[in-house]
Amino acid sequence: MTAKLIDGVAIGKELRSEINDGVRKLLEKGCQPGLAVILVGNNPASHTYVRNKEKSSIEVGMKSEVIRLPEEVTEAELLKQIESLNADDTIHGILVQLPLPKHIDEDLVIQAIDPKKDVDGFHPVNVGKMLIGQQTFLPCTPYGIMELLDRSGVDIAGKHAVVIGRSNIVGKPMGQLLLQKDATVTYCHSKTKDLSSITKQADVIVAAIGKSKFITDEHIKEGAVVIDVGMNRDENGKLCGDVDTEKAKAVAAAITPVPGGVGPMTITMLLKNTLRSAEMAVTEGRCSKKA
Ligand SMILES: Nc1nc(=O)c2c([nH]1)NC[C@@H]1CN(c3ccc(C(=O)N[C@@H](CCC(=O)O)C(=O)O)cc3)C=[N+]21
Repeated sequence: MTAKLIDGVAIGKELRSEINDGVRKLLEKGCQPGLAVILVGNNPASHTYVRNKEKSSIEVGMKSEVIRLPEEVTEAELLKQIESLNADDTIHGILVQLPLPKHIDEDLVIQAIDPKKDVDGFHPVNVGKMLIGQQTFLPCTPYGIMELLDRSGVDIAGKHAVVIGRSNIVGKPMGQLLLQKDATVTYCHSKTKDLSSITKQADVIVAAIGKSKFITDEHIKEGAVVIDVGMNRDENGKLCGDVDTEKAKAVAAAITPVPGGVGPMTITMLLKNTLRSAEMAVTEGRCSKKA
């Protein structure tokens, strides 16, 4: 078998064109969706991601505001920035790029964001809503993966999905979203014993481990769907995932590449959440006329 590649660039593009339609409808009502991104410090990878977010939001017709703060910014100053964005009627989505410098309490910062503008879906109120299946902002990476599966015709109901990784932003919510679509979900993590004996039972594998090319053909059942959330550099400095794609291709039915798989969907779902936030603001009469 040679696996079909699930094209996150193409699916993301299709979705962003739908988002652009939504933005145009709001513009006719006098509201331009606005996304604010706060970037603290000089992490070069973060700068690249933030530039991509800025570019994509402008492409779909949104207002983009990037606030760059120095590494030494105090927690109090950062919280003040968030307060002012919470009160700003031209801003519908607020994202604070993680990780933050060590002297800043990430939990405190996330909790300072108005849940109605938390387009990352990281606020505890939104995490709780997600867990009980209420309408809310879903975290962008797992949300994007659900869209990828759906738009590639992968049916989840009754399937065994194995999620490797248990972070608050990817692994944990990923398992919940799969469960809501009636998958049988197993979580694996760094303390899991005999990983491959579990992953070999999976119809769908989501790898969010953070180790280059960790998952190989040895971990994969013939015909499984493999989703690679990894963003690593290999020994030559080249971007690579958590899955050894070349080896995995020989057994999997479908696989997401890195780059060009999950990453572009993450940004797309951020825009989708921002659009929805602006739509709710219009309904509630909270959107300022566009400048
Ligand atoms: N509050 C917050 N929200 C985030 O969503 C968030 C964050 N902090 N911190 C960092 C991670 C990482 N992240 C990525 C998004 C897109 C790509 C992406 O588009 N990747 C391209 C490749 C990009 C390249 O070439 O470097 C791809 O996979 O094709 C990657 C990584 C969002 N994050």
